[in-house]
Amino acid sequence: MKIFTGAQIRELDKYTIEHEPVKSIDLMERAAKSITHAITETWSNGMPVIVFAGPGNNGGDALAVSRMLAEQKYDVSVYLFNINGNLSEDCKTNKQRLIECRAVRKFDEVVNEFDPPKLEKNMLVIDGLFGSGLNKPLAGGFASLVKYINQSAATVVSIDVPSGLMTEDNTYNVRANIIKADLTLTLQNIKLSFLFAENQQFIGKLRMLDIRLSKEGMEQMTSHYRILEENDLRPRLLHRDCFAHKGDMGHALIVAGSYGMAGAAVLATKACLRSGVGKVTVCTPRRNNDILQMSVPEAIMHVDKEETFFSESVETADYDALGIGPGLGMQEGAAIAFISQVRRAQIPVVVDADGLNILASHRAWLQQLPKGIIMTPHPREFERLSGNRFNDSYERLSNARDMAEHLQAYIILKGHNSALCMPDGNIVFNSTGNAGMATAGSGDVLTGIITGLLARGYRQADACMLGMYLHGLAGDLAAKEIGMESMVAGDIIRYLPKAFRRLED
Ligand SMILES: NC(=O)C1=CN([C@@H]2O[C@H](COP(=O)(O)OP(=O)(O)OC[C@H]3O[C@@H](n4cnc5c(N)ncnc54)[C@H](O)[C@@H]3O)[C@@H](O)[C@H]2O)[C@@H](O)CC1
Ligand SMILES: [K+]
Repeated sequence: MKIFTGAQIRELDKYTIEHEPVKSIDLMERAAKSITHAITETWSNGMPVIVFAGPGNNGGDALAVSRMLAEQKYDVSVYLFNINGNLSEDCKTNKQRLIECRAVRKFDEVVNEFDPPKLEKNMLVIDGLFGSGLNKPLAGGFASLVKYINQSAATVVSIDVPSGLMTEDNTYNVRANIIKADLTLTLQNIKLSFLFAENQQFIGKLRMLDIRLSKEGMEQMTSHYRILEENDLRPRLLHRDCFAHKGDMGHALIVAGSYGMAGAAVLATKACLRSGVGKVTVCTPRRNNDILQMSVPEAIMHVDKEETFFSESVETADYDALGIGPGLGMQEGAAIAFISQVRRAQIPVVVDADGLNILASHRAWLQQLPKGIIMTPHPREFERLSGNRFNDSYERLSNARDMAEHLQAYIILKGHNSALCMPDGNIVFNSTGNAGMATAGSGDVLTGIITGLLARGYRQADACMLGMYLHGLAGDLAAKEIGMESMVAGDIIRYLPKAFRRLED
């Protein structure tokens, strides 16, 4: 599914109006009907409704919803904010329709003075102040109103966007002046800012309402942002022919572990083996040999000459992909072996964990990375890697997109909705995964999966998309059966086969 910016949504709106064709006011009526339906489905008409409508089309939606609710015998009071005497055309029409229907208990057009109504626990507030047309942070009277609503115990439903929240960039927004909704009913498509963890407090529960904007228009419009869906991945799956031999299924090399960190190597290797690859060799310091041999008997060992850290890069001619970094440690010897390994690899490479930390402390090496390299940092690892501190997820994501373009790399920013930044500037968000996966070793598992997929023959972009999707899906399947609270990284590996099956079926 594509994600459109506020400006693109306005264009799509126009395209739909011209091509369907449908009058703009009728499109608003359509949107209002589905918003009303979502509300009446959830709350009965015993609940008093207070509507706050702004001067644009978000306010127009709110006025139309007020009329529809009042006609269904809801007790509705409406406040329309027309401070500048400048309502949008459709907002004006809906104001007139609302007055004519005479069904609302109270209609107050606020031009100057505003005496806010009492908001109580059993009330439903409909926030139709601003939507995708917001062009600066809320201030003055609107900011006070937002704070007043947020402090109340009433249930809040936002139309399209919680008022005050920008659809993309909120880096310099004033967070105290954004509505904290219990439910956001967003029109047609999810907005970029809804994908960021720090904005979840504003959105509450999210529902997307299909208002039938032109499908053709959406297909034609290019977008740099996309959310991964199962249907995007199914056609990309490689199938196994019945004469397959382990030698045809790829050979992955995992370079991981230092003394005390054998577990990271175990997890990455096990996950790699579970990702369809024919063979996995793990290169680890001598002291980890017995642990690896016993915990992952399917893997081939390549034991480093050092007891406690990785010290010597491996010839990669016999391998199809390299995953390097989990539990590698940060000794200077390991750092030098790491960069030598990455530089001499003539195969696709995934770098994670200490591999990223090594790069962060030798930032000049970033320029020596091979094109097409895959890096999988979590937010703090990315901060260290980029040498920046970020105010929010949008700033971090923009920086990761720039770095991916500059280095011609694939960067997976891990987290709630992991984001894959590609060398062409496009970004794909993952749609699977859950909070139970925020546990030690979960990243090592992802590294193993992507390395396995690369060795199996997937191109970088496909391996990244499929890898993050399967990783999240395995976590979701695990959470369904064993819950999130006590989930560990090994559980993600245990559910990988079911995740593969789910995609293949
Ligand atoms: N394509 C769609 O998705 C559809 C969208 N509709 C609605 O239309 C909305 C967008 O409407 P608009 O483009 O009119 O935009 P909004 O209604 O979000 O706001 C625009 C108005 O707010 C003012 N404004 C912007 N920032 C402000 C600020 N910081 N302080 C004070 N005033 C500010 C503008 O000057 C303008 O008057 C959507 O959010 C949605 O609710 C629906 O009506 C139907 C179809
Ligand atoms: K709103």
